[in-house]
Amino acid sequence: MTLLQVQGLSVQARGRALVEDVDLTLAPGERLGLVGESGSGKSLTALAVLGLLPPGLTASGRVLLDGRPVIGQPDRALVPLRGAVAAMVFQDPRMALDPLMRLGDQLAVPLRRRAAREGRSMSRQDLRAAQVAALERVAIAEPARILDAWPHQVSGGQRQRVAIAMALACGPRLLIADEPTTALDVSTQAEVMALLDRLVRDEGLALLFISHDLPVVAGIADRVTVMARGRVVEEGPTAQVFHAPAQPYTQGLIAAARRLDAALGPGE
Ligand SMILES: Nc1ncnc2c1ncn2[C@@H]1O[C@H](COP(=O)(O)OP(=O)(O)OP(=O)(O)O)[C@@H](O)[C@H]1O
Repeated sequence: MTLLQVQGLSVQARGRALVEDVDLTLAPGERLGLVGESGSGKSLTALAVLGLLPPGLTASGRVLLDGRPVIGQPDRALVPLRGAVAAMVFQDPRMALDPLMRLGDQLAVPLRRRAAREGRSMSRQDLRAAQVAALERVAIAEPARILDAWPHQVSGGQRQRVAIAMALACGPRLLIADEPTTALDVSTQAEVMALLDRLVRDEGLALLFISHDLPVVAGIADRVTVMARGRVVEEGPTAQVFHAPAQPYTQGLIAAARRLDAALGPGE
């Protein structure tokens, strides 16, 4: 069964089309890369999947998450899908983190919600053990210190790991990652990508990975959908799209990535 089915998705702002007629499908365990230059509609597509479009924007078409409709549904119908079926990691972990709450208290929210959903009671000790396990899962070295810290007291990479831990704590089957490493320095980027790759494999998650960074997408996605000016211009297996792009827009994106790579020269 398809975990995510998007058919004819359009997003409008006061009559202006920002996303037009997008189709996507994701089966359980599949990894899809969504690429395209800035402003091509990638983030709005992802937000529409979870019914999280900003005020003033409206979606039309069909989005089915685990067979259940998203578009046109009231928020209370979507709450059970968010986290439990699909969870999201954003470019800037500060989007997911409350600056005025200790990281441990924030992580407790999805852990408690999942326990309630599964009919498990959680003592203080159970919660502490679950918090530590959630941080160990994202390879955080000193879980006790991080749990007691405020978001501004940890590094950007650690914040993103906590945001990933919170997304996974809900027990989703689909992880949507929107430029999750763009705000990080290059070595932290590589660590977070390796972490995501391992987690998605170990947990058997489906992944919708959004990025304008083609080499990063090539490293993690099985299939790629290319967007330009709100529309899908090309899609296919990653190797095929990156090595033999059919559309001039994709050819241009790849040529630009190659030029950048050549200009940077061989890595250290
Ligand atoms: N709240 C909004 N109101 C009006 N227009 C918006 C809003 N959010 C985004 N847009 C516009 O919609 C288009 C698509 O934006 P979107 O954020 O989906 O692009 P993107 O491909 O994710 O780009 P980036 O990589 O820069 O995030 C852009 O032209 C953007 O300016």
